[in-house]
Amino acid sequence: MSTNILEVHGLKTYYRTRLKEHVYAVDGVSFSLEKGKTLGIAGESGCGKSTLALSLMGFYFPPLHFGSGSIVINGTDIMKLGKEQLRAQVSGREISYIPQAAMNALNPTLKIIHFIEDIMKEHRPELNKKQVWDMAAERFETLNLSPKVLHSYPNELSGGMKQRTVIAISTILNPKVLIADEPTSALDVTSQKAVIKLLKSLLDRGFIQSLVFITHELPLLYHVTDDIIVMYAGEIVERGTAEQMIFDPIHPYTKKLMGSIIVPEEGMKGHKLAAIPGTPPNLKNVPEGCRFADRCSYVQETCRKGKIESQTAGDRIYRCIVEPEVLKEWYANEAE
Ligand SMILES: Nc1ncnc2c1ncn2[C@@H]1O[C@H](COP(=O)(O)OP(=O)(O)OP(=O)(O)O)[C@@H](O)[C@H]1O
Repeated sequence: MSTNILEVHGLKTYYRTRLKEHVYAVDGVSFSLEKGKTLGIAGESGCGKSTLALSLMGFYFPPLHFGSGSIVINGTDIMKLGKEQLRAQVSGREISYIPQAAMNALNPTLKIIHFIEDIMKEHRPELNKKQVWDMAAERFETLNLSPKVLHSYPNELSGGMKQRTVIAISTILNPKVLIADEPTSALDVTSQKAVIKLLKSLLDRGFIQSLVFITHELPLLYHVTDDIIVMYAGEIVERGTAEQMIFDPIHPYTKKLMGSIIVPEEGMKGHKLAAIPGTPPNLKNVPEGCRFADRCSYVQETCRKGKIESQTAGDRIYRCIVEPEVLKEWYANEAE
């Protein structure tokens, strides 16, 4: 039996702009996530990472539209559910999403406990106020967060504490999958570590079963996730283990993204990525052939012809017409 908690097949979603143009932000994405595993999603700004997260939640509100494909969470294809079923049974229970800058979106007039009360009113109406308060206090204590926080207003908390609180609130229903979108950006190094520790603790204690961590801070993924997916222009261009992706990339885009990271631990801390010359293509009108061709140092004439399909090499997936051995030879020659 499959131990996949999440299976995504051929997912296509797009934005329809006011001028009725389509932006193909997620364009045929397929991947799976096993129970107990953590997956990082990396890529430059605008590659479709956040749109993929919204799409996985079934958050299709204009201008975002579902095109085609399937999203199976714990055996259920959520695209076959009605909006009401999705909201009541899936969102927050099966899969939970912490958007970018969520901590700044907390209503400043509500104490933290009230956010939890609201969730419980909807999903666990059988619990009375005292039971909710006791349950919230126990959860916060277990996660090394002071239960006093529950009776604070968001603005009374530091940035790091606010972010950890948002994570604790978002996982109060023990969702099977947690998607955290840039959960550590805009935090100092100590707070980043505390957030990562909290995410690991949620996994270790079984409050969540799998984690999807979206970030452009690639060094972070090495410490947090088992596998990494790299997205470029709405497509997955490579998938491998964190170790493989960082130290032995196949796709020239991954290579460029990971290129500046040479050694783990000390050398990776605070490392800034060198910008890749050029910009990703316009997703309203993607070019034929490889979408990275215009920025690739190894581009061949054939790269610009026809659709570039995903290839497999052992347990890895990459989207490039050049053989991995050839690419690696080129990379090695370049390094000399
Ligand atoms: N509301 C919207 N309407 C139209 N296009 C949009 C909208 N939101 C995002 N897009 C476009 O969709 C594409 C993917 O954007 P998305 O935010 O998913 O990328 P990302 O990789 O998450 O980047 P970032 O880290 O900056 O959020 C981009 O071309 C972006 O301009």
